[in-house]
Amino acid sequence: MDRILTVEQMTFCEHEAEKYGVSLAQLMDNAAAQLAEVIASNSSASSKIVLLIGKGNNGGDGLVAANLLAEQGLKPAVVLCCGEPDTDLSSAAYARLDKSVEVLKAENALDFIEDADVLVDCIFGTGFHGSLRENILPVFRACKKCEGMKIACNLPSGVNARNGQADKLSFKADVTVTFHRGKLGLYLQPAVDFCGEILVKDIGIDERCENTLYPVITPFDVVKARASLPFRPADGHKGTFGKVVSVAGSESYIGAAGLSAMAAMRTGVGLFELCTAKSVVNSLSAGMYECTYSAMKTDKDGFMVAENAETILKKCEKASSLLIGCGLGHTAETEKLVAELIEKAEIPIVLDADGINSLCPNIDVLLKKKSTVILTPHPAELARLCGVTVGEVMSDRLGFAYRLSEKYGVTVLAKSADTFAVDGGKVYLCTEGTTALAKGGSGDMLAGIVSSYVAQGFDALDAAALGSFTLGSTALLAGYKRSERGIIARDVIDALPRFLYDLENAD
Ligand SMILES: NC(=O)C1=CN([C@@H]2O[C@H](COP(=O)(O)OP(=O)(O)OC[C@H]3O[C@@H](n4cnc5c(N)ncnc54)[C@H](O)[C@@H]3O)[C@@H](O)[C@H]2O)[C@@H](O)CC1
Ligand SMILES: [K+]
Repeated sequence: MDRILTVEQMTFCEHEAEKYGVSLAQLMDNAAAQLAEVIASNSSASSKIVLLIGKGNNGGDGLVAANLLAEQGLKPAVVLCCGEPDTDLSSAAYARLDKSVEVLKAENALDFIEDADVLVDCIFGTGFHGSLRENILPVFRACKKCEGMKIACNLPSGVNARNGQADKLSFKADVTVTFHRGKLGLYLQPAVDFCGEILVKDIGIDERCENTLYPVITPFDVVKARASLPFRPADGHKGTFGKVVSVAGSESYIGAAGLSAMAAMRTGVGLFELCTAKSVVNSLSAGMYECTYSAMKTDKDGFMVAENAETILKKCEKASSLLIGCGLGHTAETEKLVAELIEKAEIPIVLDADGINSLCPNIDVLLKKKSTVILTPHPAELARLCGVTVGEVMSDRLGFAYRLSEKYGVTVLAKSADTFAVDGGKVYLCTEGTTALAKGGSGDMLAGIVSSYVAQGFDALDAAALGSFTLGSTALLAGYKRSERGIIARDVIDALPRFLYDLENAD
């Protein structure tokens, strides 16, 4: 799929389009023409077409579309849902509304809305923020009862195109006709569930309007995933496919070290060495034979201490990626250990979980790094890294990840139900996933997979994006005809070779 734009980027393009000879009024006419075409193709002469109109330019699109439908001999009616249109363009469109178009006020039109054959939502567009207010809820309840075809103009009302947040009563579209480019929020949870099929329609904005816009956001799909898989030479040996050194695990968190190791080994890396507490070595080595182990010095509670740094750095000389953090624990000593490893390691580093938490108090050490660093924060960790609340992060997850990436020159894999892989100006959106992954152990698997890909020579952004794609797609595969409730991390790890087979052999 093509590039996706943030709302700010889209607004910039709309204004920039004037430089290429297309006015805002012309853009509205073009948007309305595209919308009318979709409405007409879902209507017959007898269809009861109802366009719900808000005050802003989204309503303007609907009013112009109503005229075009009337010109074609169809019988659209418009319902004013927020009073009379009040922007320059929407009030001009209202003044031009064809006399044959019936105009109703929302308070008198609830049954009328419910009975529509084709219901078109032009209430709110990109200007929507906050939540649906009490006075307009009856309209949305009537929409919910309507059994006709539901079409959203640009985006379903109630959905926030900036961040994907959505009111529970948002318009639930069968089709969303969006203009020029997909808007970021439409592809994020929970908004994506309200969009139905998303049709992206040209409205005459020249692509050169996007030349200066960063970041460039594109969905990471199977085509990109396949293209980023490196060639695996038939005469390759274990050294050819890289080595991960993992600094993970503690007496309190044993499984995390094992899950990340298994996920890494199941995604192609040649060698995996686990540097961990002696008690973790003893527990895991009884069942996980495929990797090597190094027992590290620990404090009295079983957490690794900073003086291990020298040993680990020595091991890094013969490795191709360093994974830090899964089950590491967070103490003053792990803070020192993480800082020293970041400052001195000369191989790419993947920092996850308590590796991230241990980094936060000394985050500026990232400015002294010698190698590539990939951070894999969930929203709470991203909030800690940025020094803000989780709520602030959720209102603009991409923005925070992007600024973090820019400030420290790191790759950020901002994971959640949908995940952003961010490397400065380039962003991949990864949406594969299932609630089977909403469980302990998923982050450990993801970090292990990313470290494996990095060790095999992928560049940081590809490793991060493909890591997320791999985990999400494999969890879907593991859950085939099985409940997401019952899938656990080991099921996903077991399904990794099958996923990779499918990817390697995809058309
Ligand atoms: N600007 C342009 O050049 C173009 C804009 N177009 C359309 O214009 C839309 C954007 O237009 P606007 O910026 O006028 O925004 P909207 O049409 O989304 O209207 C926002 C209106 O709703 C109000 N509002 C926002 N949140 C609310 C809430 N929670 N409860 C109640 N009222 C709320 C705002 O105060 C404002 O009056 C796009 O989505 C697109 O459909 C298209 O015509 C193409 C060209
Ligand atoms: K809308």
